[in-house]
Amino acid sequence: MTKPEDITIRTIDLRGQKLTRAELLEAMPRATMGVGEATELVKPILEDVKARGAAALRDFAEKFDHVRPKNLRVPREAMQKALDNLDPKVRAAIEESVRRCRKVSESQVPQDFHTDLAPGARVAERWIPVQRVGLYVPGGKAVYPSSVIMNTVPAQAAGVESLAIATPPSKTDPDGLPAQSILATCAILGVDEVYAVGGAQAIAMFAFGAKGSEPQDGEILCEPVDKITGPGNIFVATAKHLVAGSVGIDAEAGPTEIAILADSTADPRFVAADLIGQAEHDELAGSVLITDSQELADAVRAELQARVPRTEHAERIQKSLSGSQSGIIMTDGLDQSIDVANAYAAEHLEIQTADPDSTIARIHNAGAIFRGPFSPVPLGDYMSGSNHVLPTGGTARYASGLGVHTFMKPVEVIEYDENGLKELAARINDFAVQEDLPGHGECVLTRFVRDPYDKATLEEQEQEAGLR
Ligand SMILES: NC(=O)c1ccc[n+]([C@@H]2O[C@H](COP(=O)([O-])OP(=O)(O)OC[C@H]3O[C@@H](n4cnc5c(N)ncnc54)[C@H](O)[C@@H]3O)[C@@H](O)[C@H]2O)c1
Ligand SMILES: N[C@H](CO)Cc1c[nH]c[nH+]1
Ligand SMILES: [Zn+2]
Repeated sequence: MTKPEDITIRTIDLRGQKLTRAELLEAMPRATMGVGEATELVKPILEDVKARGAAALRDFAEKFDHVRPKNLRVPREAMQKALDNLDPKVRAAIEESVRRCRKVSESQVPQDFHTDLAPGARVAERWIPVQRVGLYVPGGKAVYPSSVIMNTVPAQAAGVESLAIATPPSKTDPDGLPAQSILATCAILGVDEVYAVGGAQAIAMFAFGAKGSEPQDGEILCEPVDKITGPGNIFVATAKHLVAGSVGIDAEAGPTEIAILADSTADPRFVAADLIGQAEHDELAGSVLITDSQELADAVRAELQARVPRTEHAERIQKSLSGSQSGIIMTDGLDQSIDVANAYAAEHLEIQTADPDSTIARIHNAGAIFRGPFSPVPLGDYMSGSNHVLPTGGTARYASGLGVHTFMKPVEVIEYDENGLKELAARINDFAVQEDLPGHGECVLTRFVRDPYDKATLEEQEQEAGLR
């Protein structure tokens, strides 16, 4: 039983300190187990799946998920059955979430466009969907049908041709099928390539493909994908980090974080509940309050002590609040609070200040920003219409959350005609010669002069052809 006195969260007191950028980044609360630390654990899993395919996937399921799935590829009938048995209240919640996410996703689809630079000289931009994607849906400590929605709906809006989902097998299912609510959500969204494979091994399967090992797998269980997206624990995030380069990834969407930038006007009950809410995900989840108000900090601490023991996952929450990745950061004022929020680069940043808009205008780094007391993170987790797959571990300094853009690539199409090229031919050649790549210039000149290799007469030829 967790008791109020067990609930500890450290204070990081930055008041009166003038920190350099490096010192400020160093002072941020981070987990002791990050991608760097997990790498040595994850590498052998990736190598084994690459070498042994489905046989390794079954062995890892047995080791980490405590079940040996009969069918690694979930039969279509299992998904329909899960949907038939779904509680109507849960189905209504899923459908509302899908509706809002789809509306936002459809409005995010970028338009093709072109720029005319001169007659016969056009550069167009085409947005092309990624062809085949692997979507990871977590399912260890909790089950995440919401992550099926957050991954799949933007991929569908982008026009992805082939999409597969991987999610851990459930140890309570005798055949090792994934959680029923996840399968039902796949059925609602019309996804029929679903694998009962979790963790780093799922990421390896998507990156390298996997050959079958049992007759029901077929010769090839899973073809490799072009890009892997989706959230997961530290093993999943590390595996994505390690395969990036062989395949695309979205962001390192690892253990959840919340930072709340609050001043004395914030309600400590809301702040405490929101810190607890995200701490519930994982012992490695981070909950951070950034404030210049000692009164608020004290009141939030008291609220945490009163609330945590009363919630179901008290023990997990107590661990994540007391971990090195959580804390109450005390600042001298709003300016320093904003500097801290930008240095921490939270996955979720709630703004609970007197004037949230002027605060938000100064935020550079966050996966998603939740404005004011009535936009709490779980609204975004489930059905605000925004996406809950977001960068963690400070990667929001350069990475962004999942969206339609994750599943599309802008490709420039160069459309010059003879006149458009002629106007630039001599200049291109001058540039190429300067770079000691005369063959480049000769490609262009050959279209307009008799003998681009005869350098003695080249200038004359260029003049004759009207290039100079
Ligand atoms: N950043 C985001 O956008 C976002 C969104 C939702 C959830 N999350 C995070 O996703 C995570 C979900 O974690 P989860 O554990 O519930 O589910 P998960 O599916 O991510 O992980 C479960 C898998 O981890 C593997 N695993 C467990 N212990 C292992 C070990 N010791 N070594 C190697 N592999 C091991 C197993 O294969 C298991 O199938 C949480 O950390 C949550 O905070 C993040
Ligand atoms: N807060 C998580 C990371 O963004 C997403 C989630 C799903 N279900 C509940 N929460
Ligand atoms: Zn959440």
